[in-house]
Amino acid sequence: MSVHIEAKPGDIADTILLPGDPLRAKWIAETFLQDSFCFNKVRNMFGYTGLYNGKRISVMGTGMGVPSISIYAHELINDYGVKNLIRVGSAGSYQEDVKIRDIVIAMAASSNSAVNELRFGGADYAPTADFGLFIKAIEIAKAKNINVKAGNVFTSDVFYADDFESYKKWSKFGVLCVEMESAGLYTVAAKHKVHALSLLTISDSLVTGERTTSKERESTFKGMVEIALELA
Ligand SMILES: O=P(O)(O)O[C@H]1O[C@H](CO)[C@@H](O)[C@H]1O
Ligand SMILES: O=c1cc[nH]c(=O)[nH]1
Repeated sequence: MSVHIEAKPGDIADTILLPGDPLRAKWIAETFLQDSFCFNKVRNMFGYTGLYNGKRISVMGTGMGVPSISIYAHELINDYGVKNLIRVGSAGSYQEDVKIRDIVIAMAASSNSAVNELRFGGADYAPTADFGLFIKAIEIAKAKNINVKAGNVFTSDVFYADDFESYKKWSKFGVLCVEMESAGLYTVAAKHKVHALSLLTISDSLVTGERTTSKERESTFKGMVEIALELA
């Protein structure tokens, strides 16, 4: 048991999928895992372990934002020995050619997060994906005939920006989409010498204004989940 997770030692697999939404975690466990059991209900941040093609794998919500995912990643790594942390998140497109339901693999995560600014005393740190997981995810996507895009994403502390147009600064520099956790996850994983990767499905577009419903974000982003499960 850790501060925010009530799992018993050994309950959590070496590889864990991490959606922000705990109900997406429940959907993944119920849809893709066999013989799954729930190891965490603290704060309703549901976590499950089960079998996928005979391999043990876990899935758990992280909540929204860098502070929340940093707490869960820290405890999963240090209290439960997790080695591979794979975010399966939603994101808002910053580019015309990054469409709703496209899958983006975050090679790196630019950020306005105050967490890394505090940690590195205002200096820049470049949170990057684990190279091995990244290469493997690309290979899995190819084998499954799932189209993916890969590049720089933006991890924001803010969902409702005061200046909506501010996203254009990042899109001009090639950033593909915005979400709220990858920079935190990559930094915590690097600190503890474990592996992390963020797979994102585009849920809305800042360019066109299109958006999916919360129910669709909870339980329809199948492609990225299939890639993530194969990574185990
Ligand atoms: O769908 P999840 O994984 O929560 O990811 C995105 O959705 C939330 C905002 O709606 C933020 O957590 C953002 O990163
Ligand atoms: O953080 C996020 C996630 C999805 N869509 C957005 O616009 N922002």
